[in-house]
Amino acid sequence: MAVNPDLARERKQATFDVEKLTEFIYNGGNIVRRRRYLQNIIFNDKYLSSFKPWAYRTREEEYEIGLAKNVYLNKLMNDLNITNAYEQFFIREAAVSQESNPLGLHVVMFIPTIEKQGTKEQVNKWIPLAKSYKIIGTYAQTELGHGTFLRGLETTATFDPATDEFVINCPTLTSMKYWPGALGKTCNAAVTMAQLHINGKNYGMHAFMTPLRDFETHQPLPGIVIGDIGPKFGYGGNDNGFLLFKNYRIPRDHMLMRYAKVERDGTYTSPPSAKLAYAPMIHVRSLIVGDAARCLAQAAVIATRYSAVRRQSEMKPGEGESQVIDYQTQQEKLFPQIANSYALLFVSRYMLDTYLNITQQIEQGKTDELPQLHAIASGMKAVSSWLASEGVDNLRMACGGHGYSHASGIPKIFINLTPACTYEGENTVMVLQSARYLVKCVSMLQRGETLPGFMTYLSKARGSKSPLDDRLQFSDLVDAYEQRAARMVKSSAMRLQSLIASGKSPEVSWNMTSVQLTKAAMAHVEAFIVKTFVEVVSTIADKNVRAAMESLCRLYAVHGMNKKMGDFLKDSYISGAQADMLMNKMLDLFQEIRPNAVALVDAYDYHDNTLQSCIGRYDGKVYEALYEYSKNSPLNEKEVLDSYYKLLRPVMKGEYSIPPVAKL
Ligand SMILES: Cc1cc2nc3c(=O)[nH]c(=O)nc-3n(C[C@H](O)[C@H](O)[C@H](O)COP(=O)(O)OP(=O)(O)OC[C@H]3O[C@@H](n4cnc5c(N)ncnc54)[C@H](O)[C@@H]3O)c2cc1C
Repeated sequence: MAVNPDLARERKQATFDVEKLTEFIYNGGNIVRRRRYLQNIIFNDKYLSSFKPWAYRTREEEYEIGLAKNVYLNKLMNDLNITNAYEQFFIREAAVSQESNPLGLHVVMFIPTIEKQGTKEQVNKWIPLAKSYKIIGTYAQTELGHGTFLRGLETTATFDPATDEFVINCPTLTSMKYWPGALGKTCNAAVTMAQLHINGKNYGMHAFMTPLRDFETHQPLPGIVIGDIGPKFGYGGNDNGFLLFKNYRIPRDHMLMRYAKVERDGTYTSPPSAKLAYAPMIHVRSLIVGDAARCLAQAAVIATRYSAVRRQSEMKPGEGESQVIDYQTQQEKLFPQIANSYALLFVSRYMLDTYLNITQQIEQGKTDELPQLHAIASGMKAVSSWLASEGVDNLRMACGGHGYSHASGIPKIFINLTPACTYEGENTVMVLQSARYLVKCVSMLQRGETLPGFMTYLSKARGSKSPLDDRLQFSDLVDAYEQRAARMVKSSAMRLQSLIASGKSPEVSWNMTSVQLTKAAMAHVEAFIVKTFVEVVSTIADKNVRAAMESLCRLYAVHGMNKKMGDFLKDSYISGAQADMLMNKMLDLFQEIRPNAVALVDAYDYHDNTLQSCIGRYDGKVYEALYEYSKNSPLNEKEVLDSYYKLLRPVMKGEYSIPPVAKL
């Protein structure tokens, strides 16, 4: 393949073997080869490549094509007997990159919720139907009036002992379910969250399996009002929906009763531990972190390759135009984002592994580890989606004008990624959830109790000055982050405690500390990321790959410190002189990383068909691709459009009159 000479030179100057890093990213050469094999099947598939490009689809087409592709993929994976979750992910990554999937929530939320919260009988009854797509479900929790505040949700499920049924009802406009994915037109069922009422007593939120549409005709069932909520910022392929229950009846055995139970006579048994609800959340949140990493990585590939190809202005007059990647300010836009993408990737992998390890313990009723992990998962979900959203948009702007075009592929990544700041727990609320646990840990410390796992950093004895010097030792970087987090966590807990001591209620005191608490919780998460990044990099066997990743890991830590230097300076643990050193070292790291920039993003091994970017192509033929993209704009199908005759020409001729509305 003929490659743009700048990109070819970039690849030659890398100090490590890209393939070895790719193998590390994907957990081994066998998986890399299998991923390529599977993705090639997709790239060569005639049906999947027959659709018009995403940017030219109407909302209705986006939905229908999303459905067509995903129905096809399900059959293909079935035919090829691809059951492994990673392999299924590789297929989707290739086939529907950054396109929303109307059948996604069915797999990610509906099936797992029934599997985890249903009794054996319920699982045996519904899961085979769900897996064969006879039942297609969603997860209906959020309402028009409430999302975050679960106790504020108004949909009720009232037990009727006379008929042994629950009556599901939305008593107000605001209690209408609103936002659930695939609810609008795709689903015929939902796991619905509703307030359980028995004999006039409210037992709180519980999950109910609610059929919504006739399994044959797909018509809404009596008592169900349902539809699509309309166009959104993105997610056109997903029919997020609204749903009203009007005295809708389901049999008692449709409540998911693995933990909480309602007997025939209305006797209620509460679940053994509220902590059990954490496990599925941890799983979904670690997937969100992985998704944030993937989106940021894809945008970084595009912007870095483009910055190596793009030449603009002369750094030294007469020496020809420079690659924009050589401007230090451009490096500041690109390299920290490459570092962030790797940091998030490694943390998501760690979280998923930890979740899988503790799943067995949970099954045996051991839930000690859950609060700590839940706190980190909530905070990580927020920090990762914020970091990646901000990063992707910065990378878009780093591509100048072309970044704004859908031809770059970056806007599509952004609109697909950024809802992750809101769904599955609004980010600020998530960070505050994490803070609640941290405050508890401070109280434990005050009572002289031992803190679990990673939390021990809160009680670690340190000198008054950081030993960090220009060698940027990893242990010193981790220590600086931990000290900053410990100080911020403790000082926000102190403020909270002193407000309570002054006579304010805990709730008011909490609100009066919440800005500080969010910053403390984010500092906690950032310390966790640095620590995990360092640990993962130390496991890389190949010394050249490890050296390149060590530079990136240092940049992650140093850039983060420079960005929030005030936090680190506040207690003088880091001195002014160390702060100056860190700025200089960050600029040195840019130079160290510069020869490897393209190789570091190439290692992600994203195929051009996945990136769908004219400017992030592997061969660097950016301008040819942009011209081709523009020629194919539907507006160019005719040389002179009808609108010219209807609107422009009359103006030009001084004959303009307002055209009839219906004809516009
Ligand atoms: C693309 C997309 C897909 C979705 N899919 C689903 C789905 O499949 N199923 C489903 O049930 N829902 C779904 N949702 C809804 C989503 O889960 C909620 O929007 C989300 O939980 C946030 O809740 P909210 O909209 O009520 O925001 P609000 O809670 O109303 O947030 C508004 C503001 O108030 C602040 N705020 C709220 N409470 C507090 C507090 N206690 N302390 C401090 N600040 C606070 C928030 O930080 C935010 O700034 C989806 C949403 C989107 C955008």
